[in-house]
Amino acid sequence: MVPVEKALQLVDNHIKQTKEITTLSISNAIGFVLAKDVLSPINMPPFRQSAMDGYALGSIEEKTYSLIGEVQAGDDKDPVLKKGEAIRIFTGAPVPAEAKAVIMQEKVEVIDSNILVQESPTLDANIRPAGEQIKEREIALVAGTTITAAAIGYLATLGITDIEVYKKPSIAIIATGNELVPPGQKLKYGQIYESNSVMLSSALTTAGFTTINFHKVEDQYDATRSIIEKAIQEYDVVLISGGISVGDYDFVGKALRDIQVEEIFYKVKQKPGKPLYFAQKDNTTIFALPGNPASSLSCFYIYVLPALQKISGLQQYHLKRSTAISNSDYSKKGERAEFLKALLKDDKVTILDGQASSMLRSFALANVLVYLPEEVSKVKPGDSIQIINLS
Ligand SMILES: Nc1nc2c(c(=O)[nH]1)N[C@H]1C(S)=C(S)[C@@H](COP(=O)(O)OP(=O)(O)OC[C@H]3O[C@@H](n4cnc5c(N)ncnc54)[C@H](O)[C@@H]3O)O[C@H]1N2
Ligand code: MOO
Repeated sequence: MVPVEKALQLVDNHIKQTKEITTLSISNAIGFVLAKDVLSPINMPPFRQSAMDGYALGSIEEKTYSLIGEVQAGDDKDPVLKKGEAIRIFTGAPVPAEAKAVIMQEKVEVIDSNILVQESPTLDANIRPAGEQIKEREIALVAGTTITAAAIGYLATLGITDIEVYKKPSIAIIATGNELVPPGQKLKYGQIYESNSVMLSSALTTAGFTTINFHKVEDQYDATRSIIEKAIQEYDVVLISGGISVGDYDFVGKALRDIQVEEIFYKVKQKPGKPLYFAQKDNTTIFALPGNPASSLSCFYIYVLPALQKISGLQQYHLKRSTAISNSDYSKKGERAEFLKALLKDDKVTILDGQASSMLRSFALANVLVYLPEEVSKVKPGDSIQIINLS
């Protein structure tokens, strides 16, 4: 059994960022990572722009200006403004080349076709210079940037429609177990509903991974081996749920060994999630997750998600670790490190009831996992404890 920190390190050491690049429309690029610097094709703003609704002035020293026209946002006029002259102008409209400042309409008095200015504006007041935010050919976003909604908006302001990003991995989920039936059917004696595949795929889509395929296999060696072998050939990442422990019908480990994957570790000194198996073959990464639902999901958040994010080029892919003050009393039953479903509120964390690895109720209510390393055996209210953020 490898210790938790060693297992994390092994995953990190073996996972490499993809080299595959694809071009995406910005509207489909949220969560992807830029593979190349993006240069601005234009000055932004593209022209001198008024930042206020008011008046563009031909000079700034006068008290009275005669109004000679108007420029609206979207107009392509460039009226000539002389000393003592002004035009009506609006936010976003192009400011005439000779204008010395724009004054807010609240600061002037309009009398017939003249305006009276109480206080002289400073030179270039309320004028956004062309290229103030970025100039043509300058780098708008550097390679390695994660595309957020703000980044998409920014690229759109520059007129950019497509960007080059790192490809995200394709993922297969294989659920093993004779006892599993899809929700919606009536359960026969001995059966339970299959929940891991919909849970894992939902966790994947929340994190922006959408190329997911499902397979279900009975506890039978040949079928298990052939479905895993095919998935390894076809997908970048294979997630297997169940069948990885030591029972007579747990065929996943044997199948993986017979397929001759490179086993990097099997079994981590942690609860839940002890029988986690991590391997690679050719360019495919394989995680065999324990079948118990809470074990599967814990291993997903702790090991699988950071690995997928690293493959996709994310720079901030490590576990989101921090500390919080415990509201709870808790004693460990064994020596393994534990990950406990917990609720963080106002910097205080409450360890929830129902921590068995077969149970998901506490996980459904949790927003963090409390991490108790091997050497921590008890927690008391007021203790500072490690947490892993799940959002
Ligand atoms: N003798 C030992 N027995 C077990 C050990 C051990 O060290 N020695 N480890 C236990 C631990 S810890 C875990 S975790 C489980 C892991 O077992 P498997 O990965 O082989 O998973 P299964 O046996 O297939 O299933 C376990 C449990 O989870 C339910 N299950 C499985 N898949 C799904 C699914 N897709 N949706 C919902 N529920 C699922 C399954 O019915 C079982 O109840 O092994 C312990 N045993
Ligand atoms: O590792 Mo198992 O997940 O303790 O039940």
